[in-house]
Amino acid sequence: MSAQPVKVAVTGAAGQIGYSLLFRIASGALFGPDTPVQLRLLEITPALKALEGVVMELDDCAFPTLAGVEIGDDPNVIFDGANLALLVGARPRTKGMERGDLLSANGAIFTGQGKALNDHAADDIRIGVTGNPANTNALIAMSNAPDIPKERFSALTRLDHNRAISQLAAKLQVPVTEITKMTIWGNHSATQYPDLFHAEVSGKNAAEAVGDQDWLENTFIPTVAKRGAAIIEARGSSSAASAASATIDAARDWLNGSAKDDWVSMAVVSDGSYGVPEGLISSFPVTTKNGDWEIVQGLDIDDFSRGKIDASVAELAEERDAVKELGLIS
Ligand SMILES: NC(=O)C1=CN([C@@H]2O[C@H](COP(=O)(O)OP(=O)(O)OC[C@H]3O[C@@H](n4cnc5c(N)ncnc54)[C@H](O)[C@@H]3O)[C@@H](O)[C@H]2O)C=CC1
Ligand SMILES: O=C([O-])CC(=O)C(=O)O
Repeated sequence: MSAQPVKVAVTGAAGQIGYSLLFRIASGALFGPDTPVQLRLLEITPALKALEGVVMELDDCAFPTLAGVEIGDDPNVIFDGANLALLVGARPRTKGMERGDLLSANGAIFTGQGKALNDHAADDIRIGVTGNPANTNALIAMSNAPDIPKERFSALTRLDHNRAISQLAAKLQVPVTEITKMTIWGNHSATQYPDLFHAEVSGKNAAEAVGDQDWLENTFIPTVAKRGAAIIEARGSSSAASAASATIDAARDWLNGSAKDDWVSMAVVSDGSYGVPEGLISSFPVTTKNGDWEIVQGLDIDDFSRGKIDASVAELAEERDAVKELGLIS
């Protein structure tokens, strides 16, 4: 095992997602069995006692890869030297809310955390935002961390990506491993666009394999886009284990690289690709390598896809304007 542990900061560590995420990271799901990990866990003061209980459970697992745990309520301390920060801590929505309704409740969390990352994280920091509304929270953190390259921030649309793969695999009765080149465009919200026109099933075009535009438009897209609400309806609280799993998938692929002949969906800062205004944090198809990502270029976007992407991007622009109005970004 290498001597230097990777320092992973997780916020909202005593929450639902944290309860699944921490154990996966500590057991080596992110960095493998040969890399020790130090967990640095941030919570609000009233949740520190509960977090102490979670740490007792982490201790009780005797994970060979867990090289230590630090907990606290000060982001300046917890983010110190962090190589990876997973920003999960934020209020989840409840029945009847859209994720955008959380902007004013959660947005402010990400100004202070952006500043603390800017001042204390390690030079190689990568930041993944899971807390909702994830894209705009990532925009807030990025805007408050001027010394960290913008490419180091991403928001989680991997759960949507995984949901889209799973729905398509079930429809075509194939294993999920046969599905590649899935894309989620836009916002992690009900306007997101899961795109089957560039996805492949056993190397063949997925939309053609489905051959059913009605299913694609009226079943597939809304099922994926509204899956979070369906889980809240069924479980009484928002998705947690699947969100933790997607958070791991996203960070692992970002750091280790996406598979050959495939890509992943990540919400990253736009460079204007596909007509998405520069500076918005929008989901794109990306390839990754060694902690860097590149937007897949050259995909043909037909009128149907154009309309869907534009609608989701318009919502992102509205969210950006709203947080500007709230003074969370300049
Ligand atoms: N992007 C995605 O795909 C998904 C995002 N989410 C979002 O993830 C977030 C967390 O979800 P859960 O774990 O279920 O919520 P939860 O309520 O169980 O846990 C959130 C934790 O964050 C903590 N927290 C609040 N403010 C904080 C701060 N300033 N610093 C550090 N910690 C803070 C709370 O004390 C709480 O323990 C929610 O915003 C939820 O909507 C959930 C599922 C999927
Ligand atoms: O829907 C929610 O509020 C939680 C979430 O982001 C998801 O499950 O995708």
